[in-house]
Amino acid sequence: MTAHRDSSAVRSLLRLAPFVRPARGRLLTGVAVAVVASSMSLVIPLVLKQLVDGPIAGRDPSGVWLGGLAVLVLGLLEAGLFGLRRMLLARPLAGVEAAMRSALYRHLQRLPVAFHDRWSSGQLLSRATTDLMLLRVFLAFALTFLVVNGLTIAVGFVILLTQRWTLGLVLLAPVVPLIVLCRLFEERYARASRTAQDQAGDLATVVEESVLGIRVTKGFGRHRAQERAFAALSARLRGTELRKAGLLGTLWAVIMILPELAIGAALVLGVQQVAAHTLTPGALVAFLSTALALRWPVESIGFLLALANESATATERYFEVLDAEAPGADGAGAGPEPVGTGRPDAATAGRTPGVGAAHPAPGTERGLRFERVTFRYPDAAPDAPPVLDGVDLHVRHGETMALVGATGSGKTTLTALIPRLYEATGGRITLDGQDIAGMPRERLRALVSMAFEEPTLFSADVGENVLMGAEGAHQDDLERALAVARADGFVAALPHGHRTQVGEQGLSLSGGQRQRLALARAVIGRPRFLVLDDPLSALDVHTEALVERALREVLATTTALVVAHRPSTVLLADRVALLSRGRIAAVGTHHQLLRASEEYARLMSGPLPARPAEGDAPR
Ligand SMILES: Nc1ncnc2c1ncn2[C@@H]1O[C@H](COP(=O)(O)OP(=O)(O)OP(=O)(O)O)[C@@H](O)[C@H]1O
Repeated sequence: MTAHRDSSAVRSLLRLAPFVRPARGRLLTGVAVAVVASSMSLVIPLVLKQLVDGPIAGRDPSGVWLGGLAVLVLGLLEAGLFGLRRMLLARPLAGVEAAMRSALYRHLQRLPVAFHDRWSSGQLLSRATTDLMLLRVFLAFALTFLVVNGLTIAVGFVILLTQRWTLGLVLLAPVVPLIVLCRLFEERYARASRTAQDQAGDLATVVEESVLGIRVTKGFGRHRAQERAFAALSARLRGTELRKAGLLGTLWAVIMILPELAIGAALVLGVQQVAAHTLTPGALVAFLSTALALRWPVESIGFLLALANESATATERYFEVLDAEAPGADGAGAGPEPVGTGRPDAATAGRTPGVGAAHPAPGTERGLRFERVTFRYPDAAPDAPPVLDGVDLHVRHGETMALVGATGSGKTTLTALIPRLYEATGGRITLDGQDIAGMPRERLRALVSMAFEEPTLFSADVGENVLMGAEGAHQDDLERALAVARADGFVAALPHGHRTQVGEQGLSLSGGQRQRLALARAVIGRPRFLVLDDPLSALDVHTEALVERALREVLATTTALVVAHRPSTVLLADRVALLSRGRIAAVGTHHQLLRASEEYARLMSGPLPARPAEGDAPR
């Protein structure tokens, strides 16, 4: 178990090599400089020996001064070299940390939504911050000193043994028990540090959730309960940290006591040898000075090992995220794939066999088409029925289709399959006849635009938030999109117009205002296909009517699928599809479905009266 842990810790740390490569020149120079600096501490005792046996024994003051000067120069050189090592390493290792952080962030952006469903944000946050900081400290400090101190100890013992092998052996006696102890310690410490780092991630999640959910917490007077939950997690982490400190304390105590005892024994033996004139006082001083110079390298091994272990854990945690890439899971982000030359294996894996044969009749391929699409969430219970179970739907070119269904029927899930936020587990989805599974990401993004039910704004200004909806959009596109979403009025009234900061660190906007900005973001690129998840839900009746009118203009130029809960939204559409039990149960005009489907009529018996004449009129 210990051997396995050792090798796996080393294997984990070796995975840092590609990131460290750009800094390896400086790192090696830094280690070399530290080795030279450290060897100064071993040369000083040799100078002391000459000093004691020469000028001091011979009562030669000028010789003492000279010796003293030599010791001073050596000391200054040691300090200067250690300073140089820091200067050499600081910049490139900060670069390594930054590169690792960027790689993690880039990867997080590309990982499929299913991954983010599974991982808590605190766990990701702690990997991107605490773990990477630990790794920088390891590379800058622990790695160098493990090498340097290991070398110093080896060279020091060679010097001790050549000076006086009998006394040297006395000092070597604690080595075997120390090695056994270090191995035992490593195993336990590694376990504790993994637990502590995971618990720190959980704690970060709680903090993040309570900051984001502060309104709910206050609104429901839950702050005491939140505090208790936080205190419990915090106490757990404290307990683990104390266990780590206890382990380190025990190791440190033994690592300090054993060599001290050995030095004491060597001193007694050495004094006896000096009294018996078999050893000169200078040789004893040199021997003991060398032994004392080795104290720090030996003592440091304990916490250097602890740091190395924590860093191995941090590396494991970092690569758990970086290695996470289900094949084709983010097909839309899985890199460039040729258009129209068939689907890559990864993207087609798990698809319903034989679906390819069921091609639509010629002439009906344009528009958005679902063919026997099935979907099951990766983390759903194995015996749970699939959310979508053979969806067949054709949104004709230029048509607006409303998607209606009971809450939890899978409407949002269905829309999320179009931009491939999730991969369909069976069947296929085509845009103008082209299977989205074989489409390069850029093309899919250019064709399809989305506005989600939860309008998310980033910490940026209003304009930037809208412009991120399309590559290369300009100022006039922004103005048009804001006008279409009927957002131009309230944006102009903001303190700095569309340059007003919004999002977490900016001005708070109302739900309806956010929804209109999300809509502007969806339409700014004039997409061929528009997918809107209940885009009018947060608007008051007056604004809803305004946005509706604007939406009609947009919808007239695209092929759209609009999730609708209310008759007013349904009336924007040419036809309506009813999603029920994982399938499209009925398709028709609003009026037809009201008559034909009891479920639809029930769903639509909302507060707003239907306006059949307008809803049924073909555009
Ligand atoms: N990330 C997820 N992992 C597992 N199951 C999920 C996930 N998201 C949704 N579900 C489940 O899938 C089903 C469909 O959810 P979906 O959000 O698509 O429904 P909906 O029709 O859009 O509902 P609503 O009208 O309330 O917005 C629900 O049973 C839901 O619990």
